[in-house]
Amino acid sequence: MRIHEFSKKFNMNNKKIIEKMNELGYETKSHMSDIKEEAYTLLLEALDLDASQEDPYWESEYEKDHNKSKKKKANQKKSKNKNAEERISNIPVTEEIEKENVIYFKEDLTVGQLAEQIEKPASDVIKTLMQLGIMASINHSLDRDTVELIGEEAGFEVKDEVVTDATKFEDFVIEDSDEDLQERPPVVTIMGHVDHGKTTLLDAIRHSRVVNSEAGGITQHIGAYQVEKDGKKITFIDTPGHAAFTEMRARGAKVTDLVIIVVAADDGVMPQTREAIDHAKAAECPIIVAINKMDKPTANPDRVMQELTEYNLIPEEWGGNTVFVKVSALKGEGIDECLDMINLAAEMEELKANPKRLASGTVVEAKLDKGRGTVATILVQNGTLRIGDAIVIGKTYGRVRAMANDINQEVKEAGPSTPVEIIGIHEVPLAGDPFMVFSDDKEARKIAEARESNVKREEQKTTKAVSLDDLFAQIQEGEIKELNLIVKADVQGSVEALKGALHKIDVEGVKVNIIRSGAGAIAETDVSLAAASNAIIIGFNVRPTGKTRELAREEGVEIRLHTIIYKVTEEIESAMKGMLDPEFEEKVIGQAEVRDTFKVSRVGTIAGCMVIDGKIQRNSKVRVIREGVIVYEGELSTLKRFKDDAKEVAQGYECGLTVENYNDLKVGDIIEVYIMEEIEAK
Ligand SMILES: Nc1nc2c(ncn2[C@@H]2O[C@H](COP(=O)(O)OP(=O)(O)OP(=O)(O)O)[C@@H](O)[C@H]2O)c(=O)[nH]1
Repeated sequence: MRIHEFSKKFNMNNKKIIEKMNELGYETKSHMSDIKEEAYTLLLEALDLDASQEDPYWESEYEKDHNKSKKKKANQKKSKNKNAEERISNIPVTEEIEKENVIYFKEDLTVGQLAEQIEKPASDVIKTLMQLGIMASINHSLDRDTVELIGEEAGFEVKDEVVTDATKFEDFVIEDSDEDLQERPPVVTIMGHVDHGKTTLLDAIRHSRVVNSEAGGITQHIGAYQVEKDGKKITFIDTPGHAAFTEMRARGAKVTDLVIIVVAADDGVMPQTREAIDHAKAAECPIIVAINKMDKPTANPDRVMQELTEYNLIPEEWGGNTVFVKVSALKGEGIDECLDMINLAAEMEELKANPKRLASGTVVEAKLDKGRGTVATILVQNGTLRIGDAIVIGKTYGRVRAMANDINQEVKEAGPSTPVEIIGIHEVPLAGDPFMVFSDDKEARKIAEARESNVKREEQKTTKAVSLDDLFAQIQEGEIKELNLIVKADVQGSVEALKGALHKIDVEGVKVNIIRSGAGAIAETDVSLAAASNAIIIGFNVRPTGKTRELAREEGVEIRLHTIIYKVTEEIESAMKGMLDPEFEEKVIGQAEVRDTFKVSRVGTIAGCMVIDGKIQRNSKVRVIREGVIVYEGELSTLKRFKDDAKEVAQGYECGLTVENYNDLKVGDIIEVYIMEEIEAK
């Protein structure tokens, strides 16, 4: 019997059973694990159950205990957090609101305001002040020391008033008390390699069981949809592939709870499968693997499973804890099981939200519609969205005039994890923009305007990439606790050596996290993963292609290139410790492509080149790059235009060159020319 079956039988939670199994010494991690006969008996004993029991005594006792501590926690939280809606509607608001015995100090706190806080007449405070030798009127403002003296007298503690800026509602986390939290549907994204069947699977799922499809709705593409299985809803993001997923993450949005990686059984793990796995792992999303195209005679699911073990995605039957489902999206086979697995995985995640508060969430997609104005699909992540709500989305705002679900039915409200298409906002927001409902129009407008005016700052903040130069500052400010790195090298051996060396870096409070590694040139996909995960790319004996470099510049992704392992670790470690102080920086000044080669006995190999970028300059350093990999590094020996020596040759012109001590130049090689420039002391 599997754990989830056991939990169903005894009406228990999978997690508790797994915990108990672990206590009993079984290494069980997943609800899919088998409970062997001996373990079953031990488990019954440990849980004080007998096989015929349906509603076990242990469960209720456990729950009682559990609930007791939950309630206690909730009460503690309650006293700390003002009611969410109240807080949102009073902006700026004061954080901590334990009424008794705390004075909230702010600049310009007057005698009158202080008296109010300690619930005494102002005249009493004035009298106390006189005793302290301070003559003050009711409107007199007080400094912190004086307030502390009065606080001491009156038995009050002084704390600084914390003003929360609602324009930054991405950071505006309001904790819900446990008793308000209710289970919410999981939000699922499907990713995988081209043509492995993402779209077909999304369609198969949608057509198999659209919520209320019998009510006559016609499915429409709004960017997300919901289905129901065994009374439980599941929300799917309807843009297959990781482009949308990455874009949203790069904007700071966390929408997806679970990722399904689709792998075609007849094709196996392909480059985009690996990318999808990297993205899901970097986002810390649990993964379910759907082996698709099982109907094909050439289907070989074992091979897929074998290949995925390399990424630590190991099926239960092989002792791992990744859920695999075999499907044929085309024939609609295995879809039910796939949905069951999603529901089980979601149960493990204990996804909850508070439907009782004002809604907040993320834009999935948005467009300008000729007839209806701005139309946005938004995913409610917490709270309930209602028609008429005043809403701030990204930098724009509006009032929800109408809402429709994914089968084009008008709805009046939408709870957690529900995607809806709304109209009534002024401008078109971007996918990944956060939204939040406020208590009235005026306030929404005020906040949207404030957000608009600090748009630059906000944007810088959400897209702020990590750079080695300010890494230390970011560590110090507590902005970074993990340094995400992508490691690309010429051969797998170097990759492993680098990974080993980087993992050894030990700087207090910061963990090095390698989110992708591999042999080969630095590609655009590496840059987009880095942008989404705030990672730095390390290239070891490899280069980015021209386009990749451009993308990295646009995205603000830092690429560090090295040829010596200890230099890599030294650099990262120094940056983490705030000791990065390079005196020289390499500056690439141009690139030339080898179009022809000539062997001249006394000179060696002369390359006939076309300067394709920047300029080539005499006395500079060069790298010879072949298919993205550095094959040689050294000095430029001679540079000629026709027969004459040249000082420099600009882009678009031909030249002849030789590289010192290197005669193996080949047609198609890229000669990268760089100089070392002294960096101004900071
Ligand atoms: N035999 C078989 N073919 C399938 C199955 N699922 C998808 N296909 C076919 O595989 C091809 C690609 O399917 P898509 O769903 O478009 O794949 P995708 O992953 O969305 O592809 P991109 O959108 O290009 O990334 C189509 O011709 C589908 O009909 C399946 O279960 N069995």
